[in-house]
Amino acid sequence: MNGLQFDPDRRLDVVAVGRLCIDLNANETGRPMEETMTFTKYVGGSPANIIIGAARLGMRTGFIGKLADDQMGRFIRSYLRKDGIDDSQVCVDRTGAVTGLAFTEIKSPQECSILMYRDHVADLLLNTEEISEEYIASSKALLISGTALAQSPSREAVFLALEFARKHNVTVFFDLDYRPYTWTSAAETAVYYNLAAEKSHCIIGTREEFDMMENLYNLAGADDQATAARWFSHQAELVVIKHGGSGSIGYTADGQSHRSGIFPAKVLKTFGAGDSYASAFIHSLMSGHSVSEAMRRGSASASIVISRHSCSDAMPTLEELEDFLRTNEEVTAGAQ
Ligand SMILES: Nc1ncnc2c1ncn2[C@@H]1O[C@H](COP(=O)(O)OP(=O)(O)O)[C@@H](O)[C@H]1O
Ligand SMILES: O=C(O)C[C@@H](O)[C@H](O)C(=O)COP(=O)(O)O
Repeated sequence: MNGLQFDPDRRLDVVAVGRLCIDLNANETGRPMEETMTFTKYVGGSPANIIIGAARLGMRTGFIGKLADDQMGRFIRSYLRKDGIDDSQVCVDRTGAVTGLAFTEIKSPQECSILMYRDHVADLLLNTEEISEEYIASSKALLISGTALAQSPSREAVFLALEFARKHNVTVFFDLDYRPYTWTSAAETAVYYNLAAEKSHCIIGTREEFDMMENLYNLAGADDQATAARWFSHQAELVVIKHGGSGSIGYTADGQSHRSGIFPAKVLKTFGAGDSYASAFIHSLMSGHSVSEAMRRGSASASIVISRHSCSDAMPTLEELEDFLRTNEEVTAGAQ
């Protein structure tokens, strides 16, 4: 049992709140950014990638966010529409803010990094007046990601969305998505991450992300079980701790633990692993699979995406995912 409840009478399966950005992924791999001359443009931003993945798997999806009033913003909106994602709550900034950009460097399959341009970005200008209670109440689940907590007014907008979710029994997934460069102080980061985690039913993050949340309280270095246990006295029913190529481990409030290995991949780049994992994981849980099976499907989706060039565009359809699961074997990895 995973303890998560999904009201079957809702119009939408999952709605994400947060950033809609652009990824510019290096075309020439195996070299540093200084020597990279061309990049391919994709929709990016962790919650955008997750919702695109969820839509590809057949979920009824929507997005709450703010786009820049520019060519990039219009490209993002048309991409969401193409994938059948409801964009009625995606508003447009009129103050001259810009679209966030993430340039990626692919030096080797193991050495990937991201150079982000995030000054005066539209996504962080989402405000409380742009959060519709009715819209949140129309969804089974709400997905939040930590980066939207980095600044006001987006921070308050997310907390209002969390409050509406609580009021209307909407299940909250929190993908930690910690990007250090969007934050200014370690204490501020940890405080807001912890406050949002207290209001979430399912928390998904890497070991390093949980360490960041625990540092302030002198708890960092805890084992995974202790990390998960902290959240079960709040709203959480399920905590997933990811360990990259060593797999992941999930804990449920009933005291069970669930381990997932990985599907060996011909890795092109490592980013996108977490987002693809989250989309297939959420889809599987909502489809009635067990936590272990949802983690297995998350790992399979991650394996597909890290072998492709993009994050968003690479997200598998349900047919592709099922086909991959039929023809590939999960291997045990080293997560505790
Ligand atoms: N090298 C790899 N080979 C196969 N699967 C991987 C690899 N790295 C990550 N994954 C899969 O992606 C999941 C998420 O990866 P991780 O790197 O922990 O997340 P994030 O991208 O959020 O940092 C892992 O739990 C695993 O299933
Ligand atoms: O989240 C961003 O703004 C950038 C993403 O689109 C990006 O490509 C990425 O880093 C994916 O994150 P991950 O799935 O956590 O590796």
